Amino acid sequence: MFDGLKKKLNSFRENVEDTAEEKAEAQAEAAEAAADTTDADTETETPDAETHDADATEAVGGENEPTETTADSATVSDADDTTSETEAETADAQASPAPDSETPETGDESGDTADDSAADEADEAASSRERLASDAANEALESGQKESSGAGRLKRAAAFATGKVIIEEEDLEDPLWELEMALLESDVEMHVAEEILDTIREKMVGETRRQVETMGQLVQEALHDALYDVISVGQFDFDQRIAEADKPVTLIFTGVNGVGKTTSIAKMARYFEKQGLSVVLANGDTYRAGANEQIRKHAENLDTKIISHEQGGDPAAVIYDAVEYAEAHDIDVVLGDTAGRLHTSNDLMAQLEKIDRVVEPDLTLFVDEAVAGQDAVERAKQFNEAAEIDGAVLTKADADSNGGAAISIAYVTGKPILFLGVGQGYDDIEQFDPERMVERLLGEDE
Ligand SMILES: Nc1nc2c(ncn2[C@@H]2O[C@H](COP(=O)(O)OP(=O)(O)OP(=O)(O)O)[C@@H](O)[C@H]2O)c(=O)[nH]1
Repeated sequence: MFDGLKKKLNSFRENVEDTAEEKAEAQAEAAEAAADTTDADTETETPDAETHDADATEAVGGENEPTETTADSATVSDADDTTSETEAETADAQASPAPDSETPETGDESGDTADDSAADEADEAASSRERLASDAANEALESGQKESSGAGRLKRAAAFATGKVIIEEEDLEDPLWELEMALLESDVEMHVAEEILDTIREKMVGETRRQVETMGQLVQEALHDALYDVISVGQFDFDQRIAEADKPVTLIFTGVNGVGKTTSIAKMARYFEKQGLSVVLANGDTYRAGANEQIRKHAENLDTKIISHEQGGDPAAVIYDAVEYAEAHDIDVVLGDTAGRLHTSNDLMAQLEKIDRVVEPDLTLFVDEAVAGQDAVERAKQFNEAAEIDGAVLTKADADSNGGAAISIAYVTGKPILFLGVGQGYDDIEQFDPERMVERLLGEDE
């Protein structure tokens, strides 16, 4: 179910991760370049080794007070890191014992000692660069320095070294374009697609995320929230609404021909009877020859009472009679079918308005097939405008690889999808759960 769109959403996530990866690598190179430049500067500024060691010795508790480090005389470059790096290195030297002047000879007299101290020095330099990045990064990230200045370059380079990646609008441009195409190809209505993209931008641009919290997780969160926001429009607790309504509760089902209205009514009869609620069916489809026969067959299979009139009769009168029967026999729920109608057919639309006026149903449910995609969305909008619907039942979701209608209908009509038809059997119906739908689309339910 919805596998087509699921694949496309997954590739969006991969695109953004790849973009972030490339960006992180670029930041790493920038960080290395910044550090190398600093090393080169430090070498030209620093006095010869003895003085350096002497300074270092003093600094770690030798006879004299620590002297001013040479770093103070270094040229301050646009990336403040030069000074702060040398300071960091000097400070670092102060913080750790200078090689062989402090550390007593231990064990092996071989040349290894000299190699070891060279390796230690290299490690020290590398770790002080990282410390530099983390101090400067945090300072730059906290101060929110602009990207354009030299310090901005520091911010990006340093941000990488602290494991942070900053998302900018241009990083998302291509992946979001791909996502927009994917959504439209999956029959997501255009305005709904735009809303999803806007939400993702809002949630991602400017975000800094530690790399350990992978980019994929960031995208997952943004996609999850964007999809949930549009899918969950108007949701209410259906079972609670039925439980709290005065009995008999009257539900009318409307929609075009062949989408699965009659089958859905039969499934709902089974759904309510499983909850211990008694049901009577009303065949308001007095328009189509064979409609009586079809719904009567379902009533027999379900052992449920049905009220019907001759073909060509007044649908409002049939449903009204069913309500009267339910009141007289203390029945909980009336399920009224109506003629499959094209949303462009005015007289059939007028009939719906009459049923509304005469019967005053508790809920009018629009039925359409998920596989109809944009057509289902457009029809839902038109039916809602003709005779207000309270919710939708999307049938044949088991056959729908896109999910575009399931994502769009609620946002376009402002009314929730309440049930999904997931097969031809009477039990093949499930309450529509926006959270579960999003998990299905993002593959989180596997
Ligand atoms: N796979 C699948 N088939 C379904 C589902 N719901 C209905 N169908 C099938 O769709 C076809 C049409 O269903 P109906 O209930 O007759 O449709 P209808 O809207 O009542 O059609 P009219 O009575 O002509 O208005 C039937 O073959 C159903 O078995 C579903 O959720 N999944």
